[in-house]
Amino acid sequence: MSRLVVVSNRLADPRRPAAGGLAVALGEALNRTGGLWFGWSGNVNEEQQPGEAHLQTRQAGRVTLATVDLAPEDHAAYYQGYANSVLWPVFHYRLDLADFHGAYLDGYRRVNRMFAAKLLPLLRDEDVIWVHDYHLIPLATELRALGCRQRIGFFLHIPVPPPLILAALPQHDWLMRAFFAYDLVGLQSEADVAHFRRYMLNEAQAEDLGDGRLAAFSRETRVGAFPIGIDVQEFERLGRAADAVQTCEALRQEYSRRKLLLGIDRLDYSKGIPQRVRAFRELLEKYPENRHSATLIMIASPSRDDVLAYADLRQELEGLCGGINGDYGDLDWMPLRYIHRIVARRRVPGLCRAVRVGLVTPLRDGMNLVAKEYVVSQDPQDPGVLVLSRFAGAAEQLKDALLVNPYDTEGMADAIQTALHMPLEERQARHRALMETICTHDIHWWRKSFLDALHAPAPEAQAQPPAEPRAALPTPEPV
Ligand SMILES: O=P(O)(O)OC[C@H]1O[C@H](O[C@H]2O[C@H](CO)[C@@H](O)[C@H](O)[C@H]2O)[C@H](O)[C@@H](O)[C@@H]1O
Ligand SMILES: O=c1ccn([C@@H]2O[C@H](COP(=O)(O)OP(=O)(O)O)[C@@H](O)[C@H]2O)c(=O)[nH]1
Repeated sequence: MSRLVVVSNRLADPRRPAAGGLAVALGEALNRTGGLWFGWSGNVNEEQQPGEAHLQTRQAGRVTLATVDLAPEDHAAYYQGYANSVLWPVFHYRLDLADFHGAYLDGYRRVNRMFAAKLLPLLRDEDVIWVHDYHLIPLATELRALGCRQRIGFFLHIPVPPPLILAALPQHDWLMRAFFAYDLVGLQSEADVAHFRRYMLNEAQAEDLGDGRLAAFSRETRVGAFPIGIDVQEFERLGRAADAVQTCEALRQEYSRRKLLLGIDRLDYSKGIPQRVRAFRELLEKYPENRHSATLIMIASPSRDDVLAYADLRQELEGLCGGINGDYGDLDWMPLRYIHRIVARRRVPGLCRAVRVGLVTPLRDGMNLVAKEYVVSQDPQDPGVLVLSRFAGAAEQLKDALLVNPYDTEGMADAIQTALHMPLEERQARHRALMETICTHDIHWWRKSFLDALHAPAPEAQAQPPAEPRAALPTPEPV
């Protein structure tokens, strides 16, 4: 039987809860199959030179964790730089926030090459390799250049923007060509697949072989939508445990006279947090009956603090929250509770269950697991309502949520008002329909459907030669 090798920038001990959707999801997926999980340890090692690292391995149940620290220069250029100041904003449609700095790309290539060199000696012939996310797009190219012939799949957790936005990326042809070193490319939604295909056909002159297969650069790859899910049973179990129950009861007691609304996000400009606060302000203005009765709890957990756009966002948000509390708050009621800390995962289900309205309103999001967690946390007899941005990947699946446009402040205020006053029967019906989708397309379905597709042989006529060791991609011109 083949062994599963997962590679991602962020990883966590799969037996322990972690914040951040990717680490949570991969931990849960690997818990089931066992295997090897390779990635960054999360540590920046002052002693280390750029492009160098020492491999550390340890066992976590059935999963072997193999990690490397990053040198400070690599952390700055690869993680904070190319990954989070170039690829993250561009793939979230925010060209205005991208910082196209030449040294970032050098660091990105250097770390991908180092990952490949450290991973290769750990691989066995029968392994199947599954690489995750935008930090590691060129990893398969680097592995193939070192002689790796195993099947390699790639899953992108963030959205794919339309071709003309991608084409604004100075090295877009170099980056997008790297996808062809994979046997399968998984994306979160059909919209992402459509953008990816259009880019490859129009900008890379790829040939469409049908059935999701594309040919270019003398190779073939397959692309498909594999929307990521959550581990429903595990999350329900977490919801029944003491921490979650206590969290829920404490909140209900403290706010017994209020209707609660909740947002839980990393403090990221893609999550539409200021737009949400403005919509809540509009709700209080347009529907004054909610004053003294509605309270919005906003968890905005720290994320990527050293990237400038994130620091700017924090300042903007704190101004907005202070403004709304100053203008509308009273001695016995504050409209908004803003918390800039990570909430322990074991408390998330209790928090979600205590509130009447879950606000998941990103401007763009690959999927958004909080949307699914909110639904699963609800009491089916008296469920809360999910207000969901149509621009989250999750919206393609969760059509029974109240879908909103986060740029439309008044429209969002109206939807929140509808959610706050939705009759029980409608809440129950929507919750039932959402649960069905979430349970059918859970984390295990996601893992299995991706890996089944990766294992499926290419049709005979189109079968590509086993990946020969090849030269790595030409180094792109510095910008
Ligand atoms: O690792 P960080 O820089 O701390 O960021 C946390 C993760 O954020 C992103 O998550 C994405 O993956 C989720 C699961 O598929 C998805 O629901 C969400 O929409 C995405 O934003 C990022 O893509 C991960 O690599 C990060 O680890
Ligand atoms: O303070 C927090 C904030 C988030 N999360 C978890 O982190 C994940 C966030 O994943 P999502 O896909 O919503 O967004 P991402 O942060 O990965 O972009 C979810 O499982 C949340 O429950 C958490 O445990 N504590």
